[in-house]
Amino acid sequence: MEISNHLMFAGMDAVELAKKYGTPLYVYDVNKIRENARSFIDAFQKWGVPFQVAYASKAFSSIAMLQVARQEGLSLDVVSEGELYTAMKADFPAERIHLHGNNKSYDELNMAFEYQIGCIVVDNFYEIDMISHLTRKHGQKVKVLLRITPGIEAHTHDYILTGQEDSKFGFDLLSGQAEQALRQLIDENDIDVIGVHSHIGSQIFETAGFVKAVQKIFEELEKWRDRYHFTASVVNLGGGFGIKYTEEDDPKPLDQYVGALVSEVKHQAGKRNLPLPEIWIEPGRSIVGDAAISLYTIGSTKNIPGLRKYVSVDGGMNDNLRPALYQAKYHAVVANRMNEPKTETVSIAGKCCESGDMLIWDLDVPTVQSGDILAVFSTGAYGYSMANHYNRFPKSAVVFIEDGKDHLVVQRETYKDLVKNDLPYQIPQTSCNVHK
Ligand SMILES: Cc1ncc(COP(=O)(O)O)c(C=O)c1O
Ligand SMILES: N[C@@H](CCCC[NH3+])C(=O)O
Repeated sequence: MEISNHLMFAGMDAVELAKKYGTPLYVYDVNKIRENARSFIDAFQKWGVPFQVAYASKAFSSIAMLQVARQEGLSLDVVSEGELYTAMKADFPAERIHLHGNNKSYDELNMAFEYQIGCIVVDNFYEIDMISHLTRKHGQKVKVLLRITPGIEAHTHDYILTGQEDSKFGFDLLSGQAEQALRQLIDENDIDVIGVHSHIGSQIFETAGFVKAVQKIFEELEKWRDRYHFTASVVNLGGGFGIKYTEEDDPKPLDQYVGALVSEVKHQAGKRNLPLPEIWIEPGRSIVGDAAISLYTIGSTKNIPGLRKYVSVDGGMNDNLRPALYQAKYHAVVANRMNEPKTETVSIAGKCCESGDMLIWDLDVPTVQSGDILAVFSTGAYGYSMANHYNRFPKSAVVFIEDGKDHLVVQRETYKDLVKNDLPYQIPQTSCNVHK
């Protein structure tokens, strides 16, 4: 029997998928998305505590993705009108949507009122005034969570840290701004502060930072009960659970993050004689990150003897910004040479006009040729969602695979799409004849 030299992904031949849909291409294993979602939900159910798992749609938002999230019983975290609009297009139940953002506009908040979404995560004083105005305008009560920055520095890249005192997100505990915001909110008749929110950062492996955040939150909740008779019926602990990109990464199984959070919440609530709140989390990366690969076609190579061999692919920082932005590391294989010995170490370059557009440094591969297919693993989170049009490359297509069938769920952009908002310039008469 011939042994295939091709990468199989979600039971399908990756090289055939590249041929069928073209490259660059994101391919998602829908069963893996479901499995990740269920790991969180099952873990909470085992603990028997009230909970919500809200998928952070910033990690990857598309109508198809949100249909799967809905079907798996997830709630949804959105951070913009665009993400909210996508959710509504996917018929996501409004009451299970939570709106985030450190600079929500009046229009965004208004849209949240119009759709009557589940809750708004309040981030700053400017927003409180707008929400207050909107409750009167719509004659509508609104549920909010108070986003606090607990003063925790988790171990991750500086750009994806969010729980430290010096952060653009949320109300700081240390300076007393969080307490001031709470006082302001509970004075409003139509604003129902259902609880608090904290998100300490992203791609975090250790549970210690989350546990510390829970402790800080409950210290504060105890004070707020004594001072204002405030009870949090929800404590949202954000997302940020790390995943494996390369051999260097050692994330915990998802249920262990849940276990660490739930046991600390129970401990803190018991110790301080506070009622056990509903525990909400907002994972993005850990639901979709390891559920996708990106397929590229290899084009040019440049060998600098004794120094480095650059192998260029037909995508790059336009479809995966993470290496350029955070020096994020990825692993990849040559999808049509799976059984060939690795003979050389090369660096994978993107095709954007930037020296920093490198997808992977020093990857061991078989001898490659133009036309080979490179498969980069774990690109399901913050790949498509952070894709951009730099150098006017159209955005890639997205394919879902489930039960041995492939489904195109986001079409590849065309050149027409790229210029569809461009308008011709009516050159003023005064400028005519200048460069004839
Ligand atoms: C408020 C908030 N919630 C949830 C997430 C999702 O994080 P992750 O994708 O790391 O789970 C983020 C992103 O870091 C965030 O800022
Ligand atoms: N976009 C980031 C993390 C998300 C930050 C959201 N607060 C990444 O790719 O790792």
